[in-house]
Amino acid sequence: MDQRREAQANEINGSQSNENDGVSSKGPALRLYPCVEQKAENYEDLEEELEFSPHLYSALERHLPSSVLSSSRDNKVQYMTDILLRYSPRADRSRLQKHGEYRQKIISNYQPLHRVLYTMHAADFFVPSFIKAISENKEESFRKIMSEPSPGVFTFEMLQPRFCEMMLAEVQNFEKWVRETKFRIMRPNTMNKFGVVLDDFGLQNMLKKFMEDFIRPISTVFFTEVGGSTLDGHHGFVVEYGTDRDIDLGFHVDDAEVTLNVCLGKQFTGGELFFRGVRCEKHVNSDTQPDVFINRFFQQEIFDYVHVAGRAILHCGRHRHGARATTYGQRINLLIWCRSSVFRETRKYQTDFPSWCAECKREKEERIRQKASILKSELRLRTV
Ligand SMILES: O=C(O)CCC(=O)C(=O)O
Ligand SMILES: [Fe+2]
Repeated sequence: MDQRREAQANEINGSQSNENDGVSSKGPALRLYPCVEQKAENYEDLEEELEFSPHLYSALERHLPSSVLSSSRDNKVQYMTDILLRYSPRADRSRLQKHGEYRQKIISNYQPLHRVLYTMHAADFFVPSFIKAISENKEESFRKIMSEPSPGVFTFEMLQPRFCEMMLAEVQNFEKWVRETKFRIMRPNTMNKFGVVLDDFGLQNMLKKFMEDFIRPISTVFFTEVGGSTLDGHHGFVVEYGTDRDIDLGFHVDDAEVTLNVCLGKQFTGGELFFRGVRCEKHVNSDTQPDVFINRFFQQEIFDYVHVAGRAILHCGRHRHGARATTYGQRINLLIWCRSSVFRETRKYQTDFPSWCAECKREKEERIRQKASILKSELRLRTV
């Protein structure tokens, strides 16, 4: 079973790794000593929605890292819930049940705008070149429509302008409903204050098909090492950036084996994605390497990408990245975090270093070099 929280992106921030400030590369953590000046809030008004007793939240609050303590109440609740869930498998079951009820409440009250979006209509959603490549289902066909500007980052034309327009309008319509009904929605992940989870308002089945039939064939070819051929779960959402929305997105890895990110529009400047190499849990905060030896060539880990509406970018979830500030207009992107339960389960029992982590590879090569040099000097000594 999936061990990580559905709506969680793992922020990478070397400057916040101080133990008492409670941020670790393993996800949210607590500070060792409570903040005594902090008066604990009362969470009893949220009893219905909370996963755990409101008293537990009040007690835990003083242990929050300072950056979270000064954030919104919603953010604090989300942060503490993430921590508590790590220690309670039973709570996992009740969370799933509560989440099911939450979705049901939305779906039975929200009136969709474009019903056509709720079932897969490939010919209306995707551009013809993409459909052709998928139907041929060969590496060669995928390569024809894709470019790989940096190792493990693929970009290609994917969505029809009409699909993008309809999805934008659907999201707007959902947000209008949320405002009018004052329904409290969950945001896509711990790093976004704006945006919505598409799976929560009825698009789950369409996105499941989207992943199984239009992402998995590609990830089977290009992301086998990270579970790309066994994708069986997803988290689909949109993120919204602009001067009156989220502005940028910190450096992080996704809670996904493979991530699909497609810009839906609208007009904007800025918002470039920056990539800094693939890392395992242990090396998530390690330095970016100037050159890595991949596929017989030295290649750069540093890569910046400019979003274009309709164009997809596909990368491994553990490829470290972030988004620069959107300085004008509005940028809305569709994200599908694709997961493999098989990959996650097998990773738990693997003692070997993961072949896809560039830092593990570098350390291994360093060990080989050192052994070879010891061997050489021993041989030299023997021959003297
Ligand atoms: O803003 C973007 O395009 C990137 C979003 C992202 O990386 C994420 O939501 O995990
Ligand atoms: Fe991300």
